Amino acid sequence: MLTRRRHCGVGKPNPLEVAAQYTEKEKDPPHFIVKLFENKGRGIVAQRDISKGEFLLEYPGQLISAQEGNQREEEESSGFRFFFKHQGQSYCLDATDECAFGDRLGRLVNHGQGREENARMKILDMKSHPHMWIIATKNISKGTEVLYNYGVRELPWKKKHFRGQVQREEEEGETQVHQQERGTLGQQQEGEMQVHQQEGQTQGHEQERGTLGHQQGEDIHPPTRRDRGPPTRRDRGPPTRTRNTNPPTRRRYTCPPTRRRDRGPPT
Ligand SMILES: C[S@@+](CC[C@H](N)C(=O)[O-])C[C@H]1O[C@@H](n2cnc3c(N)ncnc32)[C@H](O)[C@@H]1O
Repeated sequence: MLTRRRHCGVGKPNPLEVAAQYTEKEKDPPHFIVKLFENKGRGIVAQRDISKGEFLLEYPGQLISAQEGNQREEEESSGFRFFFKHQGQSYCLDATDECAFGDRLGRLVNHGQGREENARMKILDMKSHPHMWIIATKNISKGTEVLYNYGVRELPWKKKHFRGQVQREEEEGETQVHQQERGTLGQQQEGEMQVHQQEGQTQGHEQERGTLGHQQGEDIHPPTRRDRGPPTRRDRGPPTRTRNTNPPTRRRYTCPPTRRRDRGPPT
């Protein structure tokens, strides 16, 4: 339960407070849909105009140590593991499990860079655990795909043979990846990042670098064998716009006995 309401301008709720409420309920805001894109599978599209600084979606997942995340990547690369450092600890948010996280849209946001990038990941502490929230870095028009920079140096889908593409776009200089900048929620949010809760605290932090599919470190790691892996079935995604779009045959992970989402500290 939030004890204090803070607003960012007239009529604008504090995005971090909004994010905390959705996180608490483990739900997404309603104004996003899944769309299938050629060459990149499913992606997330805004269904209404969004203002810079708004909370968009939470990147869900099982919070584990980066070491555990790397072990899982070695066993099977999934494209749904987000590695990041926070307060001196290395973590991985593993959103691979479709059964547990398939209805959360934050895991389906695709990579964008340069001008197309319109969101960023932000690490927030809530009840002593870091959460990854996707925040708009510019105004996003209705119908636009939400994109944030994954922060990886080499993008596997740009590689030769990935998805049967013969041409390696990287060689044409199209894969320069900008590292995620440290940032805030946008100028209107500066100084208003703290949201108090009765049972814990939600504290905004300047973003630390995080990467999807790589372990994050002080320097972004060079590509590993798993980066060159072939596309998974999930990468192609089903041709529907509905949530939870994977048909049973596409699931590579069987449901655990319970669907409890493990938000415990890293093992
Ligand atoms: C977190 S998932 C995003 C959702 C994914 N598109 C899907 O259909 O499940 C990350 C994967 O999406 C694909 N992807 C993300 N951004 C992409 C881009 N800009 N171009 C091509 N593929 C992309 C890659 O296969 C990547 O491993």
